[in-house]
Amino acid sequence: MSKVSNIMRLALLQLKGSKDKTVNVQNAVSKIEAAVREHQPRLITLPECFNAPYGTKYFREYSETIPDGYTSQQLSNLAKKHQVYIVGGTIPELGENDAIYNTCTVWSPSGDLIAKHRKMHLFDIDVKGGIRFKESETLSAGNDFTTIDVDGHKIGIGICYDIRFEEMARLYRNEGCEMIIYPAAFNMTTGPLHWELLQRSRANDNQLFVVTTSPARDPSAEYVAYGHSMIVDPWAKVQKSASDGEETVVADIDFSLVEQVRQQIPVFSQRRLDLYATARNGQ
Ligand SMILES: O=C(O)CCC(=O)C(=O)O
Repeated sequence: MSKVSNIMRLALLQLKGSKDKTVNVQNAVSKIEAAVREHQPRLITLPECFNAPYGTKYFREYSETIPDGYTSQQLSNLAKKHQVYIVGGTIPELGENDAIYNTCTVWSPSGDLIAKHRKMHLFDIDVKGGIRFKESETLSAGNDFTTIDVDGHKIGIGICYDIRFEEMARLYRNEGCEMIIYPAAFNMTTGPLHWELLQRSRANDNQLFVVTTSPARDPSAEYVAYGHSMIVDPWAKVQKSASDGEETVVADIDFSLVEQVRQQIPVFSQRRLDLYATARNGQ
């Protein structure tokens, strides 16, 4: 598709979560309605696991099939009603053979499901004195890369822990992406250390926009999300970020920055692939 415009308005909805799925989804619905009314965005993003508490013991209970489940239907209706793209954060998905995935759905302005990304790298870590989490206790990993086209701009989709794997972001850049969107829920151990660093690293390495959307921080929750949903531009500069509470971040993306950076610092054409691809680069 040819580029309709180089400017695209985004609204990132950093939402409060709870143990009540209907309340969570209806909160997303009302925040989407408000963002449309007040800001007319072209694309709206939601947080990771926005309709459920984030925890391995909850994923199965809250899981839904896609696209006929309750949450999917709400997002589809809203996208169509307001003629917007919705990158629907993630929800626990009930997939084939009873497997559960952490899945991002993307809805077009006609209400169609145009992409479904299942988290590829499961969040299994054990930081002594910090946080232990093992998504693989209940989730299966997705095996597919996901890109969408919005008004001629190619956008890659990843989910939270996926951001740590620079190979994935590189692959999206090589496929022509100008932005990567990661619904995400970092925590109070890795968030302060790595949240901004990883986003600026992926943006800098690949000279594209990086967009994250986190749940709001709730200190009384079992899993305390870091917040600070963010847009980083292709110069690796933080264009806009949220604090830690419930908040809507609105920004106009100028995609011409992508070409500007790539021309002025042309690292991709300067890479010495002839040298890297040697036995010394083996794992
Ligand atoms: O990578 C991290 O530190 C956090 C990842 C995470 O919270 C997730 O994948 O849900």
